[in-house]
Amino acid sequence: MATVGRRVAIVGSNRIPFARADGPYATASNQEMLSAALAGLVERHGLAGELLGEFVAGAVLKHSRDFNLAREVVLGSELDHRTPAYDVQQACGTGLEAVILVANKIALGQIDCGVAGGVDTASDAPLGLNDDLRRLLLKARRARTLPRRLGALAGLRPRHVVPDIPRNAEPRTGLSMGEHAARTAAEWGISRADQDALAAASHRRLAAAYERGFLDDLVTPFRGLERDQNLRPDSTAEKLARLKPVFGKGEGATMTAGNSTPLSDGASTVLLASEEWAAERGLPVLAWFTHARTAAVDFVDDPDGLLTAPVYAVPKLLEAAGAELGDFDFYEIHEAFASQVLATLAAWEDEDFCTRRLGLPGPLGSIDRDRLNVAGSSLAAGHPFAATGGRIVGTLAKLLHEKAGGNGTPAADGTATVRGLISVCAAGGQGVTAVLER
Ligand SMILES: CC(=O)CC(=O)SCCNC(=O)CCNC(=O)[C@H](O)C(C)(C)COP(=O)(O)OP(=O)(O)OC[C@H]1O[C@@H](n2cnc3c(N)ncnc32)[C@H](O)[C@@H]1OP(=O)(O)O
Repeated sequence: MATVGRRVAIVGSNRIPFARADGPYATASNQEMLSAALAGLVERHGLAGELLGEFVAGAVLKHSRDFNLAREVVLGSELDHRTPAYDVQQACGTGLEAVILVANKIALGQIDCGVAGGVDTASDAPLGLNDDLRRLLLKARRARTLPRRLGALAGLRPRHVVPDIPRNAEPRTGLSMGEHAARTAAEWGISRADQDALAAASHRRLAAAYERGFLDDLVTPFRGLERDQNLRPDSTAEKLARLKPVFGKGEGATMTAGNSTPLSDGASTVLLASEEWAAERGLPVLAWFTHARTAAVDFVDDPDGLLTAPVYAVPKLLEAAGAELGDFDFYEIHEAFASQVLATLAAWEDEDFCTRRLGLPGPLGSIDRDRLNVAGSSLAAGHPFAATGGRIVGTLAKLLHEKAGGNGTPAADGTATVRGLISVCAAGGQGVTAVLER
């Protein structure tokens, strides 16, 4: 199937280093972090005063003051303040979904350029008033006379002080993401050793990426942080094997703090444009955004695991892109949990699953592990939910640009096109996937 509309260029990306929750960004708001990531992008690409087509961004955890977050960030930026902006939210798929929305509008000619962004703070999660207190305060506010207002407030009881704390749990099952992932890990027989090896590789590869200057473009220092705080270059599989399981039950519990993402804070942004817009400003194209597909699973009534929707989205993506699973130079599979990545790969290799559940004639295929998350991923970098998509798109665009030999030169190995596949699982049983080319 051909790509619809104009070619969409990824021109650049930027992010602040990601922090562990309750660390250096504990008092940073979503607006402050997203503003910093956008300011870095504006500075690097000379966008001050530019009227962009749109700024699309989101956060999973939002305070009520963040109701118009993206627009507030534009108003606090050096962009032309007439740049329209709006918020999106698709759990951990938010950042990638924002990229897709901007890309689609550029492809259709509705805008010529735009920025997609994402931010989250697990430190400064919004606490709500409990329902009873909220109703009581609303009743008091509606009261027309002082005695009536005082009468309403006289209903205040100690139980009203208990706040409504957001939980990292699925509303329909009450289970946390980790507990859901542990079930899937057990179903697919994902071993502790394989999970720890994947986590160690993520740290090793992210550390190597820093060493070779691949991440020199981050906005640093931000609140004193120069690198992703969660990164532990000395995090070997042997050290990880000593950690106690935190999700799952009994002997079969394999998921630890080391092979799960940490609760994190951070923000990222991606600049997308039409070929002409980028050329007019002399901005090099890092990669082309070519295809995207989403899927969702019914994890409540069906046997599918909560975080397995990318398993279903990727076959649709491959069909759209006219590609086989093994055709890609890079695979960026968001490491929500090591077990989630490994269960995804296991499903694609399993003939019975692929024929029965995906309706394919055989297994979808395997991927070369040396091409998977080659610059590290969420286990090492951390996972501020809505900021992860932008981190991944930015990473892959840079990898493709690098592999293609940099701007204007032919690909190092003589091939015409280098391609990368992105897969992000999201709460609610959703998956967002995309292809970038260069
Ligand atoms: C949301 C979506 O839409 C989709 C998704 O992405 S799903 C994923 C969403 N994310 C989550 O659910 C977050 C899950 N993570 C958590 O809840 C928590 O981080 C956790 C429960 C896993 C761990 O929390 P914690 O216990 O506070 O971790 P932490 O104290 O940092 O680490 C525990 C121990 O492991 C050690 N450790 C952690 N990582 C390590 C590593 N890489 N190497 C070696 N040791 C490590 C720590 O040093 C610590 O050791 P001590 O006890 O000796 O100090």
